[in-house]
Amino acid sequence: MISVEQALAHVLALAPAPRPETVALEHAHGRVLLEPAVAAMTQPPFDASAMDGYALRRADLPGPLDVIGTSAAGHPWGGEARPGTAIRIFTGAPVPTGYDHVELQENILREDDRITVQTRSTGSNIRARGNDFAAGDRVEPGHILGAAQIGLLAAMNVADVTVARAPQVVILTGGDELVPPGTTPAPGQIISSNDLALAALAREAGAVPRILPIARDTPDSLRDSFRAAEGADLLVTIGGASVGDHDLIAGIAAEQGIVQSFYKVALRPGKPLMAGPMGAGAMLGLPGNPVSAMVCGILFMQPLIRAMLGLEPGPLIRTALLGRDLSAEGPRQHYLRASLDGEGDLPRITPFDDQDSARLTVMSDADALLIRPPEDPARKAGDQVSYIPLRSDVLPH
Ligand SMILES: Nc1nc2c(c(=O)[nH]1)N[C@H]1C(S)=C(S)[C@@H](COP(=O)(O)OP(=O)(O)OC[C@H]3O[C@@H](n4cnc5c(N)ncnc54)[C@H](O)[C@@H]3O)O[C@H]1N2
Ligand code: MOO
Repeated sequence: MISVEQALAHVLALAPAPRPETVALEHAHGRVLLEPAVAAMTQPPFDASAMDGYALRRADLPGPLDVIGTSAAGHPWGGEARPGTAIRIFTGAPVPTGYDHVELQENILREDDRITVQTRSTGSNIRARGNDFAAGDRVEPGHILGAAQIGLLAAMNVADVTVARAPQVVILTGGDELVPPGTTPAPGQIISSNDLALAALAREAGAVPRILPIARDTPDSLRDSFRAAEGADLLVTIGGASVGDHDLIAGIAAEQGIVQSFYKVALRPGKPLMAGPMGAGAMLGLPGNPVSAMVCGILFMQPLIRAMLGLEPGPLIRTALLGRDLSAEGPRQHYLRASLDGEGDLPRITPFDDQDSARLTVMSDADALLIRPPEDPARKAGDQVSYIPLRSDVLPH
C-alpha cells in the first residue's frame, strides 16, 4: 500500500498538458484562461466625468461662471475651455481639455446660463484617462474566468479568449445489481448512484462528463465499455475494484494495455484504487461503495481534472478546531464525514458518529472531510486538525 500523497503524485503525473481552444467571450465564463489576454483599448479612453453637474476650472471659483456648452455620454463637446466658463456635463461624458473639476449639480445655483458654486467637493469628480487600464495591459492566464474577469475582458475589447479545452471524462459503472434512476429494480437490485455523483464532481472541477450505460458483470460487457471510452481524456471506472469474484476491472484494464501506477492506497474509505495511462489520457479506477467513490473522486479525480486544465490541483486543505475527543487511528489515512460550525477565527469540526462508506445520507449532510493521518494518536476537543471543505457555492453549467 502507498500513501495518499504518493498516490496523488502518481495520479497527477498522468495529466496531459492543457490543450488550448479559442472561444467567444460570451462562452468563456467558468473556463480557464490559458494565454494572456491583451487590452485592445484604454479605459476610460478620455478624462470622464464621474458625476452629473458642471465642468469648470478650479482657478475660476467661486464664480459666477458662464455655461457655454454641454457634454453628454456619447456626445462630447467640441469646444475649448475658456476662463470664467463652465460646461453642463453628465456622468460618463468626456471632460473637455482645460477644465479640471466637475461640481455636482446639487452644489450649484443656476440662473439662466450663469452658475455659482455653493459647496465645493473635495475630489475633482474626474476619472482620468486610463485610470482603470491601458491598451496593452494583460490579464494573466492560469485561473478561472469569473464574472468580474468577463466584464474586464469585454471592457478591454477582447472578443475571443484562449482557454483550456474541458477534459472529456467518461464515467463507467458496472454491476448486475445496478439499474438507472427512474426504473423499477428487480429483487436484489439497487439504483445506480455513483455514476451520477461522480459525473457531478467531474463537472464541478471543470470537465465535461459522459456517463456510459451500466456495464454487466461480464468481461465482454466491460470490454465494450472500455471501447466506448476510447479517445477520452480520462476514463473513471467505479466499482469492481476489490477482490471479489465479480471484480473484473483490473483484469480488463490490463488486457487493454493499461499499466497500473499503483493499486492499493492507505486510505479510508477507498483502499482499492487504481490509476494508469490510457492512450493520450488516463484511467482512474475507484471503489464501488458510494461514499468511497465520492471521497476518492474528491481526493484524486478532481485534482487530476484541475491539473489537466492547468490549475492548482488541490484538494484545498483548511484548518479547524476539533469539536469532540477522538480515539487513535489505524494505519490508513482517514477522511471522516463531518459538520462545520462556530464563529471564531477557526471553525469547529465535528465528525459524524456513523462513517459507513455506503451511507449517502451522511455524505450529503457533511460540510467537510476531516483528515486524520495514519497512526494519528487520540485527539482532544479543541485540537487543531486539517479538513477538506465540501460545500461549494460554484454552480456548474
Ligand atoms: N474481501 C474483501 N472484500 C472487500 C474489501 C476487501 O478489502 N476485502 N474491501 C471492501 C471495500 S473497503 C470496498 S470500498 C469495496 C470495494 O469494492 P469494489 O470497488 O469492487 O465495488 P463493488 O463490489 O462493485 O461495489 C461495492 C458496493 O458498492 C455498490 N455499488 C457499486 N456501484 C454502484 C453504483 N454505481 N451505484 C450505487 N452503488 C454501487 C455495490 O452494490 C456494492 O454494495 O469492497 C469491499 N469488500
Ligand atoms: O475502502 Mo472501502 O472504500 O473503505 O469502503
